[in-house]
Amino acid sequence: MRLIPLKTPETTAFWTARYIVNRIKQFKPTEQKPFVLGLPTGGTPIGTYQELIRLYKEGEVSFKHVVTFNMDEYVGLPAGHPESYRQFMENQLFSHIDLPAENIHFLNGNADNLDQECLAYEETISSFGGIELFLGGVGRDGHIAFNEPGSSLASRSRIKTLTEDTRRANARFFDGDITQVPKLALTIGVATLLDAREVIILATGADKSRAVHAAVEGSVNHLWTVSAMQLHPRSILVCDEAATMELKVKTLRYFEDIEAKNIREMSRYAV
Ligand SMILES: N[C@@H]1[C@@H](O)[C@H](O)[C@@H](COP(=O)(O)O)O[C@@H]1O
Repeated sequence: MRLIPLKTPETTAFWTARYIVNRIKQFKPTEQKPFVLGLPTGGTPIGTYQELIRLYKEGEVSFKHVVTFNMDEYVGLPAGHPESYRQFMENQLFSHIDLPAENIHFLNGNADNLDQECLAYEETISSFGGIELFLGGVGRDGHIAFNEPGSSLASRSRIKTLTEDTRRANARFFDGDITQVPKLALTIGVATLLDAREVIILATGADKSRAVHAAVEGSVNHLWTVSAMQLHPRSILVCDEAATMELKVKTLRYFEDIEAKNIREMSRYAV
């Protein structure tokens, strides 16, 4: 696992957006061979999305031959609800770039048969030959997508009950009212994430420092599903300074040393 320890949330966004753009360009996607990108919601990736939009507007990248799969969706929010993850993605990214509508994939939290919907999602991912790069965030209890503590590390897309902690954290998007936060969600599984050819997890802010410690220094553990990153041959955790606060000095120094070039390049952009 790589850990890129950067200074600020802005530099993590900057680094990650550039990394994604470089990957897309190296891949040289075509209509027949699109670049398959997994995407998260949450507050953390917003900066990365803004950078991706900027790079697109500057002509650095096109999303015409990119296919996206989002990680998760609430169950039961009406289509177009401002806090549905689909609407979030529309507002934060999709409506600003040239990604064709038919290339966008989401778990439908209003499907008649939710189990069937999850099975079909996994099949659609496979039909595209799997996900090239999966970007994710992390909950403060270490959950990835909605794989709450105790989720099987072999899990696939399915319905999950959200913990009180996650609902409380997400209440900030629902006027601070936890009763408005759905209790159920559809989510990709830990194994779905691990199947991607590359995984990048973003963690910013002191709130995420325990999750970062679990991911980097903890043992692989279903209570901190982010620790499953250790099982992936190509996983990258991108952190700001606050998110690394719970790491041992020795651990941090090690990663600062091996990522010195990346850190140096990004320090120019620190604000
Ligand atoms: N399902 C999402 C996760 O995918 C996200 O990583 C997490 C953290 O969100 P934030 O980035 O807002 O801290 O929130 C939700 O639970």
